[in-house]
Amino acid sequence: MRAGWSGSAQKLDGIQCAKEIKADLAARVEKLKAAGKNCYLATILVGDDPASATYVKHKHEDCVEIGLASRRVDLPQDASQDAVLAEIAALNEDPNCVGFIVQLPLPEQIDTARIIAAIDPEKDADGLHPMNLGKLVASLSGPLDFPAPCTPRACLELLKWGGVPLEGANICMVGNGMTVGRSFGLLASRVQPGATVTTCHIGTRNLAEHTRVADIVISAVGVPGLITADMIKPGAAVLDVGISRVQNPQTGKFQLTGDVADGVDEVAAWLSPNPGGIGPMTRALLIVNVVEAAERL
Ligand SMILES: Nc1nc(=O)c2c([nH]1)NC[C@@H]1CN(c3ccc(C(=O)N[C@@H](CCC(=O)O)C(=O)O)cc3)C=[N+]21
Repeated sequence: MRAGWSGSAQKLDGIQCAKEIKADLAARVEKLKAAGKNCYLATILVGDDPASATYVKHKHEDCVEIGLASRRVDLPQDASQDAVLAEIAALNEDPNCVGFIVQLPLPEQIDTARIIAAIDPEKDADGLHPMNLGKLVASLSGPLDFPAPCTPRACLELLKWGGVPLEGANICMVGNGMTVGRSFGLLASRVQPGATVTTCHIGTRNLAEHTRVADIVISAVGVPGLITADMIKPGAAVLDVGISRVQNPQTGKFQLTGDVADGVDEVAAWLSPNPGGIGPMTRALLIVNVVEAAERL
């Protein structure tokens, strides 16, 4: 997605919305501290993938901004599964650690599902533990009293913040991955009864047939240019969630890009850019999960 757009779509500015969420979190962290709760967020990073290292660095910067203590655990690329499980066990045991994440993807010698399952569900800042995903299936309404997946939460918060009507909306989720697509519908149906969510994926026969009738299209695939203007109903809201790194032909530099092609800004009424949209929101919701966990203690 180009940095600015010529079309009429209103920008769903994830940086601004995240800033407001973080201001609220700072006040809540202040209260936790006043109550004598000495809590921190931890990250476990295995290996030296530059993108993962950047994400983790941003997460700790967010914590500094909010006034929440944080701790980094960095393990080498060839770390064994037992070494990662030992770090998880230590964080599970530490009463001051109120939430943590294991940055994904993990090196191939490590079984991701086993790692996620080893996290104490109450400290699962990503909301991806099978217990929490199970609670998401089982709980139909009311306030969330368990951690829920950050990026789906981020999508709903950004839509609400931008004033996009959700009541009765047709939402087309493009992508069926663990972190976004699979659970979005569950979260959406729970907090917004009345929205109809269709989840499309690699096996969907005619993707445009589904996107074209949607009031809200969320693309979380990681294929640059997948969503083109002709696939969008005029006046729809579009969230660009997928992340790819592409080389700029002019400069040779690698840059981040989403799934949404140029020109969608001329058809959509709302558009979240990428970067600058769901990425910063996901980080903010990660800390929401952690602060909520601390408040429950
Ligand atoms: N356990 C785990 N939890 C995650 O939540 C998780 C993960 N693993 N692995 C990778 C994905 C991806 N993800 C992003 C978060 C923020 C930005 C973000 O803030 N992006 C900025 C740009 C950042 C930059 O310039 O590099 C933006 O969109 O404006 C992007 C991507 C979280 N993930």
